[in-house]
Amino acid sequence: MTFSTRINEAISRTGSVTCVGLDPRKAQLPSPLRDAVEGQSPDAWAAAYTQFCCEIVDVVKDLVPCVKPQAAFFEQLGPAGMVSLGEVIRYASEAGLVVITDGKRNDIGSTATAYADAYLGSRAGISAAGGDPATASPWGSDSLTVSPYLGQDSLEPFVEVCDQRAAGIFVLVKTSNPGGGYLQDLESDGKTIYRSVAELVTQLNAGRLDPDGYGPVGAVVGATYPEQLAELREAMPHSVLLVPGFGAQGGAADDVKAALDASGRGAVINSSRGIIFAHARKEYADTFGDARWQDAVRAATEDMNAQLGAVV
Ligand SMILES: O=c1ccn([C@@H]2O[C@H](COP(=O)(O)O)[C@@H](O)[C@H]2O)c(=O)[nH]1
Repeated sequence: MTFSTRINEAISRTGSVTCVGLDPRKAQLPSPLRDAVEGQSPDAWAAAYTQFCCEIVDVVKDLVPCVKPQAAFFEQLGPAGMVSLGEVIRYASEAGLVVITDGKRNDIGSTATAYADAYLGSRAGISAAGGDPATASPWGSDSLTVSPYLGQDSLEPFVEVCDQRAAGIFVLVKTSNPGGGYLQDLESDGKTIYRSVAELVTQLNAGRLDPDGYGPVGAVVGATYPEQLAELREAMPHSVLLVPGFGAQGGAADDVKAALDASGRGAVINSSRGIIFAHARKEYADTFGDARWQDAVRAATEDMNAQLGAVV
């Protein structure tokens, strides 16, 4: 089954478009986990990150279609962190969640192929699951975020690996940060750069559409720019959209409504801090606090599902 079909089916199965971002941060881990490793080695912190993220997976696996591990927080711990990232991806995948690794990778074409080989597709062949080691992915992600700024020839190797391994990519089109417009909003040949990137995304999906009309090349568009989100939904009708910026960055349900297609699919809305550190949010802290952080994660996920459900 192709990546786009898998993610849209997962949305239908869970009745949710929420993507839970797995962004472990030392200072914000719930105290039972943090206190146990404070002052210890990166290996100890990596074990805490693995436990934290895997417990989140246990809590949300029936509530949402996908999770998005943020590679940066794992890389921050060095090699032990990257082992943890691999364990978290595998655990989430085995729990039935679609995994979007947020690595924002890319390079010249030949090097881009190495990134694609590393991150995209099934682990079968490396794990006990059988398969061909030559086409297995050590990280085993369903999809990866990638930068478009090296041009079309840097994206094509990712798309080829997507074809071979039924994987997907999310190209950065209009990011959620306040400074993203510095380059993305510039105009060239009478159109914005983000619009040109959107056209390239649509071009890359040509000839690769699933029965619902979606292709393997998705796009990142921030919840913090609702007008551009509506414009880009129209400009990229064949792309699953990954929409970060909900919650902690200010995006709300009304802002992201335009990302979804007529069947309420075709996009996932990410929240990381707002869900995984819900134990510290005032709405949940009194009821759950650090001791019941898993219940806070569940409550925040259900609340986000309800908020999005009300506008879909
Ligand atoms: O445009 C972008 C692209 C990626 N991100 C990433 O999404 C999450 C958002 O985390 P919150 O805690 O919900 O703000 C994080 O991993 C970012 O690196 C983004 O925010 N915007």
